[in-house]
Amino acid sequence: MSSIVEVRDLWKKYDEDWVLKNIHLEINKGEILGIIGENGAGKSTLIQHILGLIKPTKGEILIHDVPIAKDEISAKKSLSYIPELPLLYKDLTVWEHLKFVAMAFEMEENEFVHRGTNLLKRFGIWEKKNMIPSNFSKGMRQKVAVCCALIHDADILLIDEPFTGLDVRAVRDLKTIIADLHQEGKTIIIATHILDAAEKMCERFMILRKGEILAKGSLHEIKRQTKLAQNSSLEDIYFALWEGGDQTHE
Ligand SMILES: Nc1ncnc2c1ncn2[C@@H]1O[C@H](COP(=O)(O)OP(=O)(O)OP(=O)(O)O)[C@@H](O)[C@H]1O
Repeated sequence: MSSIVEVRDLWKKYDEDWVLKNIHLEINKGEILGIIGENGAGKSTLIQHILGLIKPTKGEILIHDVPIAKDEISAKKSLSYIPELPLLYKDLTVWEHLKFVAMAFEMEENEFVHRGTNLLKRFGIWEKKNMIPSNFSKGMRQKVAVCCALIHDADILLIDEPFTGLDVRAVRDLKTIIADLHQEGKTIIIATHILDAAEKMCERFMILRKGEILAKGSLHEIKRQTKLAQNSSLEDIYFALWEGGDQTHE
């Protein structure tokens, strides 16, 4: 099967520090991939590369088999992003946020109104469409950010630390939203250090440490690589890899 996102031999250097080293990754259409790692592991930097917001020092990223550097506009149409901290404008209403994103993607007015209405109803914020969201709770702001990310109907969704700062209800709502999007066939990449949530939601994982891949694959495959018991959790695997250094690197 052809991959929808491919990261080929990606290296990134800031000043004298390599923050991503030798990253190879293929993501198949419709799968949920978890990028796992501690603070500073390089998760956000990798996400920003896939989004085309940062240029690699070496290597390339392909979206639908086309290098981003060759066709940034098509890549951007295929990608949507939900940042850790929803970026909202203090003077725009919820509806105006959607409109702003729709305009950036040159959506037809009819399509925008149709999708915008459906999204706000689906996420239970239709009655708030004329309100300014910057004072909403974090969970509510996250929902606005999700609607903004989905308005142009991209097929690849990148989510950075989705659960930080959310209460239990908002976490459950967001998990349901992600599971529904997966059911609809979206390809989803989640960067997180919340291991139990990642274990429940993701089909494959890439574990990063200090910019390097410690392991990648399904939980079952990683357990085989690490020779850990089949009932081990993602957390067990993570710490076994951490303590074992690079011995289990693919
Ligand atoms: N613009 C930059 N200039 C210099 N160093 C940077 C820059 N952006 C990130 N870094 C460094 O790159 C490394 C990886 O950072 P990154 O934010 O990707 O990690 P992360 O895994 O997403 O961490 P967190 O979970 O804390 O968000 C860190 O050491 C960070 O300090």
